[in-house]
Amino acid sequence: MTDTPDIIYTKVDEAPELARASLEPIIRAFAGKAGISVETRDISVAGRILALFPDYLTEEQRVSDDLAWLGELVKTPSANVIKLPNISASMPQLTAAIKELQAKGYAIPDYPYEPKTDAEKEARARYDAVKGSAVNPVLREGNSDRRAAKPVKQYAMANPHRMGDWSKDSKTRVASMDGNDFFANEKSATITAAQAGGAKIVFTAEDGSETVLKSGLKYLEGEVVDATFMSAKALEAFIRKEIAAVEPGVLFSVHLKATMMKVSDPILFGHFVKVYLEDFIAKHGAELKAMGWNPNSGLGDLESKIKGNAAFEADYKAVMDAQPPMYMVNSDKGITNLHVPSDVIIDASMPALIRAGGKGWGPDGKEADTVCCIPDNCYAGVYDETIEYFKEHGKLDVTTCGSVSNVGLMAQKAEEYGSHPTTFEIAAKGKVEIVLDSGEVLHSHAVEAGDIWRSSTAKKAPILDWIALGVARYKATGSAAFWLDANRAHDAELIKYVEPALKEAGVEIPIMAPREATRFTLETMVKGQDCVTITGNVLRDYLTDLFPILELGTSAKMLSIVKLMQGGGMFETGAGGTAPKHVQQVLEESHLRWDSLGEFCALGESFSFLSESKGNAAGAIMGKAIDVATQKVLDNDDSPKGRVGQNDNRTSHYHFARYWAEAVAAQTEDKALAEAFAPIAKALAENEEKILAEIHAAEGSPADLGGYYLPDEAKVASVMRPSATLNGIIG
Ligand SMILES: NC(=O)C1=CN([C@@H]2O[C@H](COP(=O)(O)OP(=O)(O)OC[C@H]3O[C@@H](n4cnc5c(N)ncnc54)[C@H](OP(=O)(O)O)[C@@H]3O)[C@@H](O)[C@H]2O)C=CC1
Ligand SMILES: O=C(O)CCC(=O)C(=O)O
Ligand SMILES: [Mg+2]
Repeated sequence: MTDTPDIIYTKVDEAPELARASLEPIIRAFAGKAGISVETRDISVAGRILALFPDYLTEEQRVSDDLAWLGELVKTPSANVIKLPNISASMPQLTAAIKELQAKGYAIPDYPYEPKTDAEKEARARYDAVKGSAVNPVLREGNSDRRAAKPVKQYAMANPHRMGDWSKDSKTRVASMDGNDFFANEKSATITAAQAGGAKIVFTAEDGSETVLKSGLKYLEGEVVDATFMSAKALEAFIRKEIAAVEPGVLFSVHLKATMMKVSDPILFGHFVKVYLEDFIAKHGAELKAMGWNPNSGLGDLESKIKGNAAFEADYKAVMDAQPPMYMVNSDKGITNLHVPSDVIIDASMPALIRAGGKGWGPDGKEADTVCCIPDNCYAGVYDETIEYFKEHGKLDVTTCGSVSNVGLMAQKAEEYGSHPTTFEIAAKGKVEIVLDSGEVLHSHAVEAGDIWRSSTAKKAPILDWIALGVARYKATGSAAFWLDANRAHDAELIKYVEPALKEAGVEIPIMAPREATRFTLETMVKGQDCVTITGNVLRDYLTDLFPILELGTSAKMLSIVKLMQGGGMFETGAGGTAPKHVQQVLEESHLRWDSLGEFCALGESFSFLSESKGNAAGAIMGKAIDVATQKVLDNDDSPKGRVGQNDNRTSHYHFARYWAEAVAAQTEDKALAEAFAPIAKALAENEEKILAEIHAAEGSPADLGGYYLPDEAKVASVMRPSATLNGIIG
């Protein structure tokens, strides 16, 4: 990795990509003046697809495999990456991207749903490497430290967002299985020196015939290896029971993470679709299958397949009407909770519902109490306890509550979020075993057809790094807990690492099961005290949306630092996603309400890190100036708002650029740098009215981006950089 640029900025999709088109030219120009190089690497869905199919493309169409390059970079000390949220593509998103690329003249194959030939199998494997959460696990070679920067928290306390009221007799609740789920069936072991080495996963049918589900596994000494499964029969019985138990006026909903848990959760989602539509499928199952419909793809796909078939449509409507009303993703557009698996994103949906006072949106466009099915018990208790807490105490007072930050075990594909290659839908009754090269059976489970079996692991070095990071953040914050359940197999293995490490560090941090830790954290924060949640990978994801969405109104403003294990740094923006709704608004009226505060925070950290890691003095000055600018954007309320004519993403970038330039011009450590920025600061200030007028003039009518997954660069630039005056000053 010679000649690595000082800072890498990632090109992504949807709203953060539009924001990049406006912000990155400013960053590049300013950094250039300080002798700091900034380059872009493409991790968009389209970019990732094209990188994997060079043999289908012309010479001019070929692109480099930037994700692979970045995957190597993050394993080196010279990594300094600003990572914006990227799409974890569901099937509907992946197929839409393929279609768009084909229409634009890229001769890539269709997605082979049922690959038969070797070429189809090969193409399928390539596409599956793009599907779901395919970027984050590759780049996250470090553990996660997510918190709100001080000014961000202070702003939220002074400008409280809207919170729904909680009523003591709210019928909103979490429903989970009685057992036979991933939680109950989990087995876990820490690999000894004698056990370290190769392993395979073997399915043995009742007749004794063996199928190797996965070979070539390698376990290191100290690695925690889990195996578990969820019974399909028990899952369907649970869903049936919960649908029947929904009281009148209450909505039915399911909350999973089909993007991140890309193998298991679309299957779980499919079971919900199957049971909800049981009568319809019983009547038309064979024809639906012939139409190529699979419950895992959801009601959206079903509706498009039966469109125009009056008999089917009538039966479908009758069945839908007979079931309890569903919680909606978009009630205006008739998009239900069971339409598209990628819309079922628990870390976004549950906090939004809790922030609203336990209310979801129903098909009638009105808010209502909601039964929230979270089938597995590993983490459901967190949401259940939060809901119970607010029922008892009423809504959170965001003007006084403390700040909840997170240290998450994430490095090297830790835990469930690294389990895609070792998750299987079981074909028949039998047993699944992890067999070590020595012949020793590490874990064994009796399973039935349809059960979802999976194995997750966490390596020793990341575990120790995570504990150390947790201790450091605890010392800086004053209150913390390890969210580990001594009664869960995996957590019990981790506790064996945590207890001695805490003793050695001489600190006492409580270890609590997730439900208990939820209450502890809520009680600490309502007292106005800050608190660190030290968690595994899944709770890292869930809690860094839950608490920020309650405290700050959104997780977009989080500072998200990944201290890479090999010494580099990755600075993620926010804790949420790519806000597809924001793109819709741009297409309709050229107003982008995406808030780049996450990018500003990450940028400041990245420049400061440059000074620490490479002794780059200009980096330190630029980083400090960014912090000043970020504070000013908040103080002056320059952040984007929702409507045309108000501040938007582009006007916020103008203000940020101006404050940044002013802060560099005002500092006295580096005279030459101050002089270089003085005229820029002056020009930006003098032209404020003109620049803002040019940006606002471009609003109110539809925008043409020339595509969705592969937009036209020039068109995006003209939408996102409409001020000739600003562009001239930035140069
Ligand atoms: N780190 C990563 O790489 C992540 C990627 N994703 C991916 O993102 C996509 C969309 O996920 P989804 O669950 O809809 O979640 P999002 O976080 O994209 O959107 C949920 C809502 O949060 C608000 N929001 C999010 N970011 C911002 C921001 N910067 N400024 C203002 N508001 C913001 C918006 O609310 P409003 O509409 O009210 O303005 C938005 O509609 C998926 O493809 C998913 O895979 C998801 C999570 C993390
Ligand atoms: O990679 C993904 O799919 C989502 C990541 C995510 O939600 C997070 O890290 O908070
Ligand atoms: Mg998340």
